[in-house]
Amino acid sequence: MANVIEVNNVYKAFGKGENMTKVLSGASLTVEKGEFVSLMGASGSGKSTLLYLIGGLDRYFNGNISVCGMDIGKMKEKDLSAMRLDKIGFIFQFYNLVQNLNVEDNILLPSSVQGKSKAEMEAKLTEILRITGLTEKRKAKPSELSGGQQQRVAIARAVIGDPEIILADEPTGNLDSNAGAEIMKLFSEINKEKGITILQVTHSHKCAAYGDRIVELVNGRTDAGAEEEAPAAE
Ligand SMILES: Nc1ncnc2c1ncn2[C@@H]1O[C@H](COP(=O)(O)OP(=O)(O)OP(=O)(O)O)[C@@H](O)[C@H]1O
Repeated sequence: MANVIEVNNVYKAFGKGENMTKVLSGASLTVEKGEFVSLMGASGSGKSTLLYLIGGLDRYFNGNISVCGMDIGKMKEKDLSAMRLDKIGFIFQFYNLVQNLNVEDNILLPSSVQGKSKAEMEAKLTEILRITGLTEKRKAKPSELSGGQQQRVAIARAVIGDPEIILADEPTGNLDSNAGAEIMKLFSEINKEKGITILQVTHSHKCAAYGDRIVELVNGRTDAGAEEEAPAAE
């Protein structure tokens, strides 16, 4: 199956000289189309950093990252933004909803950026409201929703543009375990039914287990990267 994410020997540091923090030191990761992968590791191990590099939100790194066959280190900012809008849905811990817009307008925000009208998106919106269980709440404001419902709005917003990949940074980090489990079930459904590849960062082993496999970041490297470099056994 085709790889939609290929991270090869990536190095990333913040700061300079004495203040330099080396975060990634030869990280490698491959995610196939349709996979649901959980990225784990200690606090500060560089999980979010790696996710943001893959999403093209930070362009300063050494090594190679290719997303949907595109070498993102070589792309111009304009093409990178177009790729983000077209291919990637981002989900964050704190939902990042626009407070004065209702549920449906929040969900339609990326498509309105792409110049698509509400009428054009109506069928898709109805489908995504049904999948995320938000049909009854379509006119509600974020402040009228529970944390789990707000995260479902963020998921609907990420999915309505039919992305190839969802990149989620601690999507359940702000939720209790029941709401977290609901979000993970929704991820599984979206992954299976829509074939969207998912890479999620999580601290929770329970949430990680919803994925097909777990990749661990240790000492700036993924376990997959560490294996590649391991000396051959006698
Ligand atoms: N913009 C930045 N400037 C300087 N240092 C940064 C920046 N972003 C992250 N770091 C540092 O890089 C390291 C990795 O941070 P990152 O957020 O990727 O870790 P994480 O594994 O996602 O952690 P957590 O699980 O606590 O969210 C940390 O030491 C952090 O302080």
